[in-house]
Amino acid sequence: MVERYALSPMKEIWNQERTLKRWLEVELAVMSAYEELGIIPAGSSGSAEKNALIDLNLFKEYEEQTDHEVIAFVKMATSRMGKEARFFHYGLTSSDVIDTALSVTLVESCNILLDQMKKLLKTLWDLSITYKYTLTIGRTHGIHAEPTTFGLKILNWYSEMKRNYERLLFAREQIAFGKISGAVGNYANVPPEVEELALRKLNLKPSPVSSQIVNRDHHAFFITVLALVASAIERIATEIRHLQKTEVLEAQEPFKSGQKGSSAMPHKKNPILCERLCGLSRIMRSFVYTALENNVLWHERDISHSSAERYIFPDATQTLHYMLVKTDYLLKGLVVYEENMLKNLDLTRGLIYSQRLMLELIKKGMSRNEAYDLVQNLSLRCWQTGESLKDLSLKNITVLSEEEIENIFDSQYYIKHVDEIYKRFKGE
Ligand SMILES: O=C(O)C[C@H](Nc1ncnc2c1ncn2[C@@H]1O[C@H](COP(=O)(O)O)[C@@H](O)[C@H]1O)C(=O)O
Repeated sequence: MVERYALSPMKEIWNQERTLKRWLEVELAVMSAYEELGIIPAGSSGSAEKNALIDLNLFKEYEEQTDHEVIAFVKMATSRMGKEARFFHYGLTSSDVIDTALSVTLVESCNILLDQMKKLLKTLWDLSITYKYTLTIGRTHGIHAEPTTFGLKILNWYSEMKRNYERLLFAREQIAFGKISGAVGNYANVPPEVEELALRKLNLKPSPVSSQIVNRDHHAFFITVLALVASAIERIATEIRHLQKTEVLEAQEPFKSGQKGSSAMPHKKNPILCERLCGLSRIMRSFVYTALENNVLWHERDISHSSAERYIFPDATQTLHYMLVKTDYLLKGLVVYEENMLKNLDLTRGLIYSQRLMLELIKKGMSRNEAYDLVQNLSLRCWQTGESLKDLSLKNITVLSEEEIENIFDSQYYIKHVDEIYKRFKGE
């Protein structure tokens, strides 16, 4: 993981010592299950726990010798144990330990992400309330379309993030599977009862049918949901980048005191945080590709996924955690230029009311084609001459009264259902 984007508490859960401790927890849960079932002598797991050793240097030394990390771990952990060491890793294959511990870690990482998402949801909700009725231009294809409110734009982000929160809850369920089923997943040397008991202690469910590993579709789904959250953040960041363009200047990311925009041009305030979030989202997407490839392994397993997973799990969870924290900062400090929003609303001199004008003409009895052509012709003249659509309508349209035409060019008309839309959502 690039240290620059690694934040607490996510970064701590991925360090090597923590991983070895998790492996030990799994081994001890298995021993204690064997003990409860009367398969190994009473007291074995307690004594193993007391005498187990975690020593990174020793682990590295053994790994160097054996070139097998789980054998190195077992040698290290049991190096000070007495005879109960016989039952440590008894009937297990390496991935019983690795995969089960990995699921515990991924559940833990998911909890951190969920906490952070909750904070972000609150920030989004609050912001959407602040700007609930703030008029702004709605753009489609980057072109001025019709008036809307800035709050609605944010409520749309909130709604997507809320769906993502629910998806993440489901992803946590989907990743909370372990396996203690032996070398090819058929429980030949470790009975299913041991798995059930051990996994219960670790708050995991048994993988219904495992091979040597927990199937990688679980992990691919998890990573895909993480990338989906990242893409929602990227959408927010992209919008703000557009709104921060000099010609638009409707919103700006926070620019803290002492911050510098450009080494060459002292006047600049660049949307660097939004741009960083977009870049990180690209990286998040790349993890999905790897996670899907990891789903396709040979027979009961090969180990081609292992090296790739050393990157994607710590990096995906830490990167998304960083993105969530920074998006919260971005939105809490967002600078909004409401006066520029109003100014930009008038940029096209009333063209944004063209649909309403057309509909009012239809109501007066014109065919849709007739009304469309009339309004389009007036709009083209508006572009060419710089005259406003309202003035051109007053001069050229006879089927509507002056008052009716005045009413058409009213931005409030466009926000009359805003309250209703908000009512569908409840703030968190
Ligand atoms: O219980 C077993 O170990 C069974 C064995 N399968 C393995 N299961 C889990 N780990 C294994 C396995 N094989 C190797 N290794 C060790 O995994 C490490 C892989 O390193 P890397 O590719 O860098 O991620 C690296 O340390 C490898 O030595 C099998 O033969 O099916």
